Amino acid sequence: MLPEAVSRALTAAGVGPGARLCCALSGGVDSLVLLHVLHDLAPRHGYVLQAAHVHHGLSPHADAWAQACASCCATLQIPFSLIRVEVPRDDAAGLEAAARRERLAALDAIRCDWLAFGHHQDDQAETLLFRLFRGSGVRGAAAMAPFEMPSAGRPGRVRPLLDCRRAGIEAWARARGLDWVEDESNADVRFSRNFLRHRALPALGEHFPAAVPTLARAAAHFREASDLLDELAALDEATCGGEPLQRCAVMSLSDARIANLLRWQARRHGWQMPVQARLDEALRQLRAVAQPLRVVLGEMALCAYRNLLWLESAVGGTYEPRDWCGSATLSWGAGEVRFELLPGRGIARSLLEKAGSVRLAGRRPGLRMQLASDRPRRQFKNLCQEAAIPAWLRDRLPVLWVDDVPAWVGGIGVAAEFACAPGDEGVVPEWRPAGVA
Ligand SMILES: Nc1ncnc2c1ncn2[C@@H]1O[C@H](COP(=O)(O)OP(=O)(O)OP(=O)(O)O)[C@@H](O)[C@H]1O
Repeated sequence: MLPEAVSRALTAAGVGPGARLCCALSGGVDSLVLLHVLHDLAPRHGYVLQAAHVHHGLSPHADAWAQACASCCATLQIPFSLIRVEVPRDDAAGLEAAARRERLAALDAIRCDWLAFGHHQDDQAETLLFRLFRGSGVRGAAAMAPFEMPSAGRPGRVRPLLDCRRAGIEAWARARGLDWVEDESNADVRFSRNFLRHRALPALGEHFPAAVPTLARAAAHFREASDLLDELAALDEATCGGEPLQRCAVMSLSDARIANLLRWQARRHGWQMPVQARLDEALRQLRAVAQPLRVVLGEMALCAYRNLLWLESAVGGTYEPRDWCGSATLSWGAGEVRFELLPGRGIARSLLEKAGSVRLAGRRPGLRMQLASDRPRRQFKNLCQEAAIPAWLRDRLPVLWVDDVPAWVGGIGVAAEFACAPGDEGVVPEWRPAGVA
C-alpha cells in the first residue's frame, strides 16, 4: 500500500524516467522509509536516485545522524552527499526557522531535478492547524503541496508520503527491520508544532477519529481555492496592463482583489508580504491620496506615479559607480543593467570601443541630454517627467557615462550623438530595477 501511494505521487508530479531524484534524508523514520521505497521503485519508474543529509551542527547528535544516513545509503548503494551549513545562532527568525531556511537553500543547490521530502499526512494536519492558529489566509491553509514543479534553476519538490499516516510509515519501517534516529527536540511540547502533534491532535482524535485525514482533505480544498486566487491575480494583472500596472484599471477592482494581485506579485519577486493591516492602510492611501505615492511595506514599496502603479524593492543595493568592460550585466542597486548586442539599435558599439572610459554611475548635477537630433537638449528633470520617472526613483537611475558624457539613462533612453546607425553594431542597455518593469 505504502509503495503504491508513493508510486502514484511520483507519477502525479511527473517524475519520469531519467529524472535525477534526490531524497532529503534527515535520518528520521519518515525520510528513511521514503528512501527505501524510492530505492525499491527506481527500476519501475526509471529515475536516478541519490540522497543528501544536511548537517546543521546544532544537536550533540548531529554527527551520529549524518553517520547513520551515510551508512544506510552505502548499504543500498545510493550516492550520498553530506552538506554542512552554518546556522546563525542569533537569527531574527529564530533558530529553528533559520536552520530550516539554510537546509532548504543547501538542498536547492544540489544538482538534481527533484527533491523528495518525507512529510506525511499527520505533518499536513499539524501544518494546517499551526497556520490557522497564526491567522493564515487561504494560501497558508493550503499547507504543503504534494509537489512543486522545478523552476528557475531550482529543483522541484515532491512529497510522496503526503497521503500516508505516520503510524503506517512506522509499521512499514518495523516490518522491514529498519533502525532510525529520533530527534530529541521533537518531544518537547513547549514548541508549538510538538504541542499540536503530542497533545492537540490526539485530543481532537478522541472526538473526531478521522481528524488527521479530514484536516488534510480540508488543506487540499484550500489549495484548490488558493490556486484559483492565483489564476484571478494573473488575469487581473493582464487586464491591468502587466507590470507596471495601469492605476485606473487597478482602482476599478475591489480592495480584496487588489490585495490578492499585489500579494501574488510580491510572491513572484520573492518579497515577504506585510501584515494585512499594513496592506489595508496602503490601499486606503492609494484610494485617498493624490499621486505620486510611495508606501513602504517591509521589504517592498507600493508606488504610484501618473497612471502607473507598481511594487519595487524597498531595500536598496549599492549604487557604486563601475566601469563597463563589455560584460553582459552590471549590478545596480537592487537590480541590474543588462547589455545586449543588437544591430542598428541602442548605442553605437564603435563609439564605446573608441572611448577612454565607459562607466555606469548615477546622475550628476547639470546632466542634460538630447534624445533625438530633431529634439531639444533637455534637463534631467524634464527628461524624467517626460518618461514618467517618479521623483524618488531619479537618484537611483543608472547613467552610462562615455568619457564623462551621458550616453544612456536607464528608463529614459540613448543620447542622439551616441545612437547606433542602421546596419551598425549596437549595444542596448536595459535597466531592471528589481520589480519595476
Ligand atoms: N537535516 C536534514 N537533511 C536532509 N533532509 C532533511 C533534514 N531534516 C529534514 N529533512 C527533510 O524534511 C522532511 C521534513 O522534516 P521536518 O518536518 O523535520 O522538517 P521541516 O521541513 O522543518 O518540516 P515542516 O515543513 O513540517 O516544518 C524530512 O522528512 C526530510 O525529508
